[in-house]
Amino acid sequence: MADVTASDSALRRFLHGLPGVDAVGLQARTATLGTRSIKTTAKAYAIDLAISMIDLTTLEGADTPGKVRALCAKGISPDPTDRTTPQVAAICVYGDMVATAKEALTGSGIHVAAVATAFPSGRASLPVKLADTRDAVAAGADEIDMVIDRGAFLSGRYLEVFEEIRRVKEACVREDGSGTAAHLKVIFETGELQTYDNVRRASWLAMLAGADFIKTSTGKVAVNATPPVTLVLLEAVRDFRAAVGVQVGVKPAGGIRTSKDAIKYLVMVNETLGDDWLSPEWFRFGASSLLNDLLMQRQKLSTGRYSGPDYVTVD
Ligand SMILES: O=C[C@H](O)COP(=O)(O)O
Repeated sequence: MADVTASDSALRRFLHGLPGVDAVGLQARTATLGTRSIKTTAKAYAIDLAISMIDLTTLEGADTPGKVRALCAKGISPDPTDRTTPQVAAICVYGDMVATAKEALTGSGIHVAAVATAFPSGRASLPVKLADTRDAVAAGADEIDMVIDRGAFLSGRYLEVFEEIRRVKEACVREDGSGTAAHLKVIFETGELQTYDNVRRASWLAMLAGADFIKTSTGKVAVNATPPVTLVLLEAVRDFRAAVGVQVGVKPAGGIRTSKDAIKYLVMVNETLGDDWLSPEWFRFGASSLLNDLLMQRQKLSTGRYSGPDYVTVD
């Protein structure tokens, strides 16, 4: 593929030359996928897979080290009465909580993800955003969830957004001489991008700039992850791999609360991308309370009855 990022105009031409999203077809496809019936064994498998794909999240101004430690304990052992329950993929926190989470997760293999770049608004200067990123990486973050500047994107300043992502990706490299880097997830805040075409453009823009994952939402606006928007992301990573040979992960986030919804998303991944993306390495759910419902459904499958929500709710 030619270098479409060489200039503002080349990038604009490329992004506006992407095929338009057929909104009606997109919504019809997600509605059909949502009606697939999942049998009991497949459901048990899907529930465990969904648990293993969760970025268990707390992003509140009132977060405390105690709350983050409790969340980490829950991520390591989601159901202490059933040791066969998988652990989650990552704990997602604000940057100042990274060290606390890192310590609480020692030896577990669970990653620490930190939101950065003036989350959730994305409104700060580039030096502040880079410092925010470096700070979280230095504290031990394995993954950085950056949010794009929607104002710049919606004004058509694509190269500026591209450069910002590229610079944040550079800031993900650890300065300890190891040469390793935190994985970069790029959040679009799709609820503010107005059209599916914009979501497709943002996806390609972020992938061209080096995103390891593309992510729908912060969880902080009125409209967060939806199946149609997530399908746009899934199609984008499929097409990007076909064109460029690089595989990028997908993370729907915000408002995903039920097992039923999580399973619909997994069906969508399976039918759009197949096995290659069906692992925590390539697909995540950003969610604060989904885990509780997955645990309740898991217990229902193994015991035939529901435990009360109090049994699983510690967050
Ligand atoms: O990235 C994750 C979201 O902030 C979590 O949103 P939620 O609280 O709606 O699950």
